Amino acid sequence: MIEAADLTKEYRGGVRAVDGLTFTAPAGAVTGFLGPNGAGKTSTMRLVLGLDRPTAGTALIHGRPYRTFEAPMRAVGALLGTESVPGGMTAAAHLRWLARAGRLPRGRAEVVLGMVGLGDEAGRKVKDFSLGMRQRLGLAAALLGDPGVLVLDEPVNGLDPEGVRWIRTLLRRLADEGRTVLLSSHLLSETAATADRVVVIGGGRLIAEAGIDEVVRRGSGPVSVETPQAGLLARLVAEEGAEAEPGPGGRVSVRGLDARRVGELAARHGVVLHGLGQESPDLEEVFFELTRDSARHTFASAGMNGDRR
Ligand SMILES: Nc1ncnc2c1ncn2[C@@H]1O[C@H](COP(=O)(O)OP(=O)(O)OP(=O)(O)O)[C@@H](O)[C@H]1O
Repeated sequence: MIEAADLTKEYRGGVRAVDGLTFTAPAGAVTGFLGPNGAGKTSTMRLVLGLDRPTAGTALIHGRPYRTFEAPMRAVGALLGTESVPGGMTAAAHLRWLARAGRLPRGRAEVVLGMVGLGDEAGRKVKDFSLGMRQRLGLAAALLGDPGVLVLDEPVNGLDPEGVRWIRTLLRRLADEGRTVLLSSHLLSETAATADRVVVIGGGRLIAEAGIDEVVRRGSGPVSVETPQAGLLARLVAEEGAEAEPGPGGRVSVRGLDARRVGELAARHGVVLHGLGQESPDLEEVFFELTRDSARHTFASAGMNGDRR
């Protein structure tokens, strides 16, 4: 389990990247960690991993700060970017080197290469790897110590559709085994397919912490209607104070009334319906709505403080 309590990070120059943030990533679940660019996701993950010290508050893993673990690689696996892998090394040599540094059994390198689908590339130099292969290698490094907690910053970056499906299945399995998975992303649609719950932040602050179903429900999509009397239906919908947007082929998209009320309204006025259904929500729209105000704030303060890092 990961627990952040009143976690705050103010960088030199006064940027408050994380601002009194409290959330939990429980064991046995994939927790999506979401926020627009600059929301403070990476900063939070760095605090959880003991790479930076918080200005205030705490970030605990299994009730302890990361720095107090004697064998941290066995407790926590992290993927924070792939730049640090030396290109001249082979994938296997890199992982063996990491295993030695973490006092892990040498054979783990081959095991994790197999787990991430790089078994056949073990002898290839990392500089010849594609971005997607580097992501897989980074994940292999995170899994090296067979840790109970995984902290992954945008692990889907650079993966092709097959890779995206693969990582979803892998993360699901790891969570089902009882591990804690914290997974950052700036796309709700991408996270919804993998995560059980989400922690949404903006401007360093908590915006929402909820089950993914709850977040998705908040953004129920429009009702799609097919009728030969589109004009009449649109007028009736408008009279109810809702919005109707006519489309091609007698289709009307209705916002502000659910499918049942649209059906009843049509029946009351003898409007013939050829189709009626609730469209699935546009998750990025939900995300945008949730984070809109904080994004404005973040962009304003980023502008005042110049370049990042
Ligand atoms: N080392 C640093 N020094 C000063 N400011 C920093 C530093 N690292 C990050 N920031 C600032 O802190 C804020 C949060 O950045 P952070 O990288 O944590 O956000 P993020 O949610 O991970 O964004 P992205 O999705 O773009 O990676 C930004 O305003 C950024 O410019």
